[in-house]
Amino acid sequence: MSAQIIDGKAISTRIHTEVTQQVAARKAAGKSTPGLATILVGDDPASHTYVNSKHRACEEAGINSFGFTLGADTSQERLEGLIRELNQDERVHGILVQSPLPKGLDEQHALSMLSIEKDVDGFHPVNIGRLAQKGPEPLFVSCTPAGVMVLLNETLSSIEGKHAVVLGRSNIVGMPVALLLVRANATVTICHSRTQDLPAMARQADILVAAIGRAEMVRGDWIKPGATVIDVGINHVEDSSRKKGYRLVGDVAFEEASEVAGAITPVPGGVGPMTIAMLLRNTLKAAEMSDS
Ligand SMILES: Nc1nc2c(c(=O)[nH]1)N[C@@H](CN(C=O)c1ccc(C(=O)N[C@@H](CCC(=O)O)C(=O)O)cc1)CN2
Repeated sequence: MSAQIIDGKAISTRIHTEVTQQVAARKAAGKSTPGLATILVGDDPASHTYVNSKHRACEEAGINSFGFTLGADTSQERLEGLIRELNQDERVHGILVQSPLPKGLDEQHALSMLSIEKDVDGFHPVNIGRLAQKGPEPLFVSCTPAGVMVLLNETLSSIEGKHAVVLGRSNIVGMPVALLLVRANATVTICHSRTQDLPAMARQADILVAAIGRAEMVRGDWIKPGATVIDVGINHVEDSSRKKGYRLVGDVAFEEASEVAGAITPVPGGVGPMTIAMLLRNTLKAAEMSDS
């Protein structure tokens, strides 16, 4: 193995510490305690785990958190009614709707009901739209894409002029990452399920971002020697030798890719931990914006 391992766990821990110090400083200055409201609908076990982790991280950082758990049969009206209430609640600076929502609920419509000043996940159509154009900046950038950019900036001396290939075009990751890379003056290619000869496209990348949701699809021979590889995938693969019965792997075949890449994120411990670190940072920013 020759690649530098990009340690998302260590970088996210540093960000947690920075946020914790800044929250303590604002409380000492008599300012409001940042508050995050989470909305979790349904029974998806992974979503419950992620939301619990968000509350734990808030507690450790001195941020108030308010959890709202709704049944899988919740109506669109009930969900949007709650969002309207939280938009008005002065204790709440940031609101997030855990994704995915159960089938039958219109996630995009629900997200469009969020106050953009409280959209700490950066999923409101206005915040996403602002990423795509010159003019007013987005108030918040979604957490995983923002985390990807932090990892790249920590690893590379410059992104400008590099050829970045993004595998995947989801609203949550692929599209916003591609837009952020364009803003950082990379030359960006977005690939998706209809792209022809994916390996050949990937091999052109100085920066390869894999966000396709297919376990270990990106092989070692897809990677340009020396490239920086950011693996956003979190896939559960059956493994009877583990206590849990599964192990986590990314979208990239890590061992093979490490032989070729210049730098690479592991799974777990790469992009994943950055998501919650960026959420804390966004929640603090939301509180700071409400000061003025
Ligand atoms: N409203 C949102 N929904 C979802 C988001 C989001 O940012 N906002 N992202 C994902 C899930 N997610 C947070 O919500 C998340 C995913 C992964 C991790 C993480 O730390 N992963 C670890 C492994 C954890 C494990 O052992 O299972 C890692 O990769 O090292 C944190 C948060 C979808 N929904």
